[in-house]
Amino acid sequence: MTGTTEATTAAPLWDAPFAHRPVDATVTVPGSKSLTNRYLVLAALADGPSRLRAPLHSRDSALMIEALRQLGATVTEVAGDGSYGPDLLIEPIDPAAPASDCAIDCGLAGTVMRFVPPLAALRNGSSAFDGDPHARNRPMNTIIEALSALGVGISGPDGGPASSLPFTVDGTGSVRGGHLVIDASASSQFVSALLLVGARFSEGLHLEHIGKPVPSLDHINMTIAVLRGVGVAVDDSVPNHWVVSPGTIRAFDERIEQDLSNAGPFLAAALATRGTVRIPNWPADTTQVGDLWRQILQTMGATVSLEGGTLTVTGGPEIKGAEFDETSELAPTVAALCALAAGPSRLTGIAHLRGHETDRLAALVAEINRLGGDAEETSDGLVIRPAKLHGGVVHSYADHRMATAGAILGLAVEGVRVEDIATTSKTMPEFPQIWTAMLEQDSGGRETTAAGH
Ligand SMILES: O=C(O)C1=C[C@@H](OP(=O)(O)O)[C@@H](O)[C@H](O)C1
Ligand SMILES: C=C(OP(=O)(O)O)C(=O)O
Repeated sequence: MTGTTEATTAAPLWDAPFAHRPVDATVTVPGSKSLTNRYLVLAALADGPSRLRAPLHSRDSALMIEALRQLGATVTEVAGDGSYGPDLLIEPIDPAAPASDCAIDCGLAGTVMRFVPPLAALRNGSSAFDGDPHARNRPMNTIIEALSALGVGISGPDGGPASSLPFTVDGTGSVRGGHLVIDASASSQFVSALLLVGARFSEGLHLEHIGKPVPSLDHINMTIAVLRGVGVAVDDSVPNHWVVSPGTIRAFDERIEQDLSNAGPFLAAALATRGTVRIPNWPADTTQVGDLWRQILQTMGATVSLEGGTLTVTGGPEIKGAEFDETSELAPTVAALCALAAGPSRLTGIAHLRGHETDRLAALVAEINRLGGDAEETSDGLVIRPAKLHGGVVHSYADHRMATAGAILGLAVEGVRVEDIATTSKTMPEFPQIWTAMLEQDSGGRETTAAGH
């Protein structure tokens, strides 16, 4: 991947609020992207209508909804009790519908570009996939090769072989399935994508991974838990093998947990300002990787408690440098805190972040160092040493987590301006409002939601 750290400032600059006093706030965030988009895919394949309560409403979920509509599902918004928008009713794709062709915009959503092509293979007709300019750089070869190996027609724009977006899937209405060997070392989403549809393959799926370790294993465990919850039998007893039995995907009525990864920047604000942030409705039992915040933030010097369903994080006198392996999608937020830490930090096991919304390792190094920081890329992560930071522009590279990392730095460093804060709409369109409202809360303040109150 080249050119990913080329910073352009065509987009507007957002003055990141500087915290003049410790934050003391209660915040709730919108629904989980990973859970919303998994349940949307499963609803499109289920044996009847399903309901998602308090789902995420963001660019990535909107792209998923539109993709499913293109493939023949019906998705309707109905009033719910979530703070961040309506519930969703989903009528599944009719497998007997006549063949038709469609075009699917993946935007920059990994869940759409990886999860939807196998679904398109199960329907009758051609589905043309493309996305944002950078989406064409994200690793897609494993899904393309997997579908080819399963006998599904898949081709590039000139009709020849494809290795990345754009490509066209020619579905015939059924996939036989069986034993399939892939290399999922570039993204766990390759595994999740195939497991999500495996029950609908006539012989089910025995997926085997070979190669370097699969990253973001928490996300695969989430996929398996979600599948089991809708009646799909998954055997994951042998490492790097997943066996999905053929069968029905049961229609469901599910409430989506808030996005614990997206809770990260708000919790980080407690450390960056030596204040306190409370998040109510923190799930007691969750498959979200964001539950790791409890350990990560404690290791970095915060006091963390989970009582009565409310997570409370209070920053210590200083942020401690630390070493973390495999922080997955939490890494940009962790890196921002490391840049504010009193000691050195090392993040390992995140080489695959080079294939995320941008090359995140290069982008984090460039932006931390642009503010006077001392960050360095390693073969599989980052080393970040203490340095006195100064104000400046943080470029966001169309990456929601680079933009929120800039906001965290801006709490502690005066004069930080974040390019294109609106890019947070990928998973949290309300980010600037919730962030500002968090900082305006007084001690014991009311909960901050989309409405800012
Ligand atoms: O399945 C999912 O919902 C996700 C899996 C992970 O992808 P990678 O395995 O590519 O890191 C994660 O980083 C991404 O934000 C969401
Ligand atoms: C890697 C991420 O997203 P995606 O689902 O597009 O891969 C992310 O949200 O950090």
